[in-house]
Amino acid sequence: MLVRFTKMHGLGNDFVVIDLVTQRIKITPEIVKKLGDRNFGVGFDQMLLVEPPSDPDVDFRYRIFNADGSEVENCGNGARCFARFVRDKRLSSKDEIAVETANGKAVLKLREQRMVEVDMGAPVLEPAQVPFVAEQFAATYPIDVDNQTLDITAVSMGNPHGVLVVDDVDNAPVDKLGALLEPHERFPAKANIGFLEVISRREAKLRVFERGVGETKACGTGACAAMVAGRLRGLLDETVTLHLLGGDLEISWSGEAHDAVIMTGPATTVFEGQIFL
Ligand SMILES: N[C@@H](CCC[C@H](N)C(=O)O)C(=O)O
Repeated sequence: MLVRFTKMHGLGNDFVVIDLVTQRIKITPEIVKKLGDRNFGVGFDQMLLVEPPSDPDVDFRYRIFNADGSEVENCGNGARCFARFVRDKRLSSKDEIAVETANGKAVLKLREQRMVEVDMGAPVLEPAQVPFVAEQFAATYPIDVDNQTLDITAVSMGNPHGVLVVDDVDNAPVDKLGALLEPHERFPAKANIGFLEVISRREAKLRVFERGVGETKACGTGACAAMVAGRLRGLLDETVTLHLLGGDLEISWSGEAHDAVIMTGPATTVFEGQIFL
């Protein structure tokens, strides 16, 4: 069967987006892995599926798979591309698009100059819900890795994140520590690992080793998790520009546990394709 797809990216975090509203096909983890291969397939960090909603109060169901075939709860850069995709394909004419994810509902707002704002929901800090192995909540937890003890913040933005604060992110051992911490026993569902360098109270740099992918050019949920970690540690103000390898995101969070983290950034279409499945 010939399947239409769109290649998109959010700051270089790249996606294959498939419209399952007008195309009737079943996407399995094996298909995701095959298409995700950068040598033998199309190549992407995540595949995003646009599906009809099961809940009448939302516009679409938004499903996400990592390139290794695992289905995940949330993807921030993908959410912005999802909004752009459904508008460009005329699947919706709304400026505010409500979606359901494996993690709950989210509203995606199309802004001027092709920017998209996403209410990413409130961070989850209770260790058991991240999930992270710890007796009780703390802003940072000591964690043993690579013969050293580091301070990590554990936070869920729908998906699990660990955030380390480093002095020099350009030279941080992202691949080595990321590969050791992603499957660490204290993260029972594995985790995305962020490396945050604070430049000032309103500006920081971030690299993320993503669960199921490896280091990516940008991670939207990782940026929100890093903001939460920076605020919990008293290092950042309420609105911050985060410089990721692929470009900048603006992230806001009041610091109140029940308030949502707001992410604003671009969404870019690269090309349209068709492939036999
Ligand atoms: N790139 C994403 C996150 C995708 C999912 C992540 N790798 C996970 O396994 O949780 C983003 O922009 O948030």
